[in-house]
This record gives sequence, structure tokens and C-alpha cells, in this order.
Amino acid sequence: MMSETAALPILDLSMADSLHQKQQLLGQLHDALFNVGFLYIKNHGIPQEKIKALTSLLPALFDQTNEAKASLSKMNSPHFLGYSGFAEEVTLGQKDLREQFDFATELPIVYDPKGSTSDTSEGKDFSKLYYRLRGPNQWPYEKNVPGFRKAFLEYHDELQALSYRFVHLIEEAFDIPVGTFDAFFQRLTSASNAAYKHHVPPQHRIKLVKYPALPSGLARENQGVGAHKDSSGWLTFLHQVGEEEGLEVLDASGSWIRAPPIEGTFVVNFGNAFEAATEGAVKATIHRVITQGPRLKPRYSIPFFQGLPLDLTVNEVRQCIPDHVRALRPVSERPNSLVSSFLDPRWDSLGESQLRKWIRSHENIAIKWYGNEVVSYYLQ
Ligand SMILES: O=C(O)CCC(=O)C(=O)O
Ligand SMILES: [Fe+2]
Repeated sequence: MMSETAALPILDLSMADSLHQKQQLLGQLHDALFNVGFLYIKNHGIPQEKIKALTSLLPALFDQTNEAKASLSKMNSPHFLGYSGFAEEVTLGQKDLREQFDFATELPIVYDPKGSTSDTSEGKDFSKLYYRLRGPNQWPYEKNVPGFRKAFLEYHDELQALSYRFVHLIEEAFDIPVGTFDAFFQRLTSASNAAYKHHVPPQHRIKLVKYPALPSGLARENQGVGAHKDSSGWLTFLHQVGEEEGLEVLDASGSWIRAPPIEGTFVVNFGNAFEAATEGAVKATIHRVITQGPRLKPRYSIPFFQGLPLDLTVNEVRQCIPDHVRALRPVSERPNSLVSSFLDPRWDSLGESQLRKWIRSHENIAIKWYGNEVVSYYLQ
């Protein structure tokens, strides 16, 4: 059932600049965190030119020849970075009618596929399998999509900064010291906890997604991406490019609410790890994309998944979240509705739950890079 009346909150981040308005903003954020789990932000401070510089290249990125796109296939990447063709991915047993490029914070290779570890510069033991998830992007040839790499890197840096700023507002809305979570992101400020210094820095992931135009004859609803919770990070910042609709959010009463593109905004939602850390007080809200014809133009979107260190454990995260935050979980909440792979005692760290997720969604790539034994272990 579709609810037409419910609207998602739109928070004006410029209110953070005025002492008086900031309290109001934090009140709205508190409500959005604990009662809605999905929101828009506006006046976020990212220059429109920086956003446009990337979005204007999306048609050229996807219009590369099939051969050029295939040469960037995710199959080449133990980090599951690269291109997935139309309807190659499956959610809820059904094909997602979209194609996408997965990019991430650009990193050097931190492991040697032959088994030994190639980079211990961060003083870490990279023998843990999940460190193989970290690694470099597959960039299109500059001549195919001129300016792409620069535009992407600038967009990445802007989104990273926004995401860190937003986490500070969440800390204020939680009434915990600003900077409490900084150490997760290797931002060691005075308020952050030195005990977390040993973590490797996170790698944020950014997907560039295209849902195709649908010919006018095809008016029935199709699955752009099936109903899911985000599992790749702490927070998600989604840019819906253009005016094409499709995103829907499941509200507490079980109705799907439309989340149309709103000029100048990002949609913000919370990942599984955030839900697990707060023991369900803040929900990783379920959402999907319906791709409904007739639609003359394709729909593009760019989700930014704020990464966390792969060696972070759920217990370490929980220690940063005070009881008064967890206590805001609705009393009616059934305990088994909180099960997430990050809470499963078999997977001690975020890296393991991430590896499991990638193996389950891309079995063929996983077999190539991790082997049958590892794949069978994580599929059980
Ligand atoms: O395309 C969208 O608007 C949302 C995509 C999404 O939810 C995802 O990729 O996790
Ligand atoms: Fe999502």
C-alpha cells in the first residue's frame, strides 16, 4: 500500500550555523533518527558545480561501448569494485533492473593475491581475508570519459567531509561528546577515543547507478532494486540525479512512502551497523527502487556509503553508544527483528560481515578471488 500523505523530514543543515536554530535542528534530527530513520538534508554546503561535474558525466560513463564496460567488470576485482551489467544483480531472488559502477575511496593494493601480504605499512597483519576487500578502483580510460577521475575524486572528498560533519550532528543529537565516532574514521581529535587508534582507515563506497528508460508500452512496476537495508556502511548519503522518481521507503506501519528527488538535497539513511550498534533504536530503514514505465529518460542515482574500519567489532562500536540512546528503542520491538549479520557472534568484525555480504551477492567473483572453501563457509 502506498501512503501519499506521509512526508519524510527535510533538515536544513545551515541551521547548524546559528546557536538558536541549531537546537531546533538537533530536535528535528533526534526525531528523524529515532522515529523515521530516513531524511533529506538541504543547504549541506557542497557546491552544486562539484555535484554537476560528476553527474554530467554519467551518460558518457554508461554510454561507453559494451567492450569498454566489460573491461572494467567487477569480476577483475577482489574488492568487488567495478562494473556490473544490466540485471546482473539479484535482490530477494529477483533481478535488479539497473546497471552500476562500484567505486570507493582510492587505495593502494594492500594484499598480494599469491597469499603473502604486500603492504604492512599500517603495521597491520593483513592475513585476515577481509582485508582483501580493500583496494583500488577500476577507472575508465580518460579518453572514454574525460574528466571522470578528477570529478569523482572531488565528489568523494566533498561527501566524505559532509558525512563526517553530519556524524558530529548525530553525536550532538545523541547527547554524547562531539568527536566520539571520529576514531572510526581515523580522525583523531581530542574527544575521540585513543583506544580505537589501531584501526585501519575506512574505505567509503560510491555507486553510480543507472535505471534505464522504459518504453511507453511497459507500464507495469518493475524492481529497480529490491527492498533492502543498506549494509555497506555507517550512514548512506544518496544523490538522486534529475527528476525521475522511483525510490520508496517502508514506514513503521508497513506502507511504502515515495521519496522523490528534491533539488539541492541528499537523502540520508542508516546502515545495518548503525542499527546493530544502537540495538535498533535507530533503524536501518528498508527501501527499494521501483522502475515504472513509461519513462522516457533513464534515472541515475549516486549512493555514498560511509565506510567503517573492517576490523571494528560490534562491541567496540557499542561501547561508544550510551544506554540512554539504546533505551529509545520502542518497547514493542521484537528482539528477533534486530538480527543482522553484524550482530551474529560468528562474524566478529564488520570486515567479516562485509565479506559475507559480498560473497553472497557475487558468488562467481568470490569463487575466483577467495576460493570455493571460503565461499562455502560464508554461504552456510
Ligand atoms: O537508486 C536509489 O535511489 C537507491 C539505491 C539504493 O538504495 C542502494 O543502492 O542501496
Ligand atoms: Fe539502499
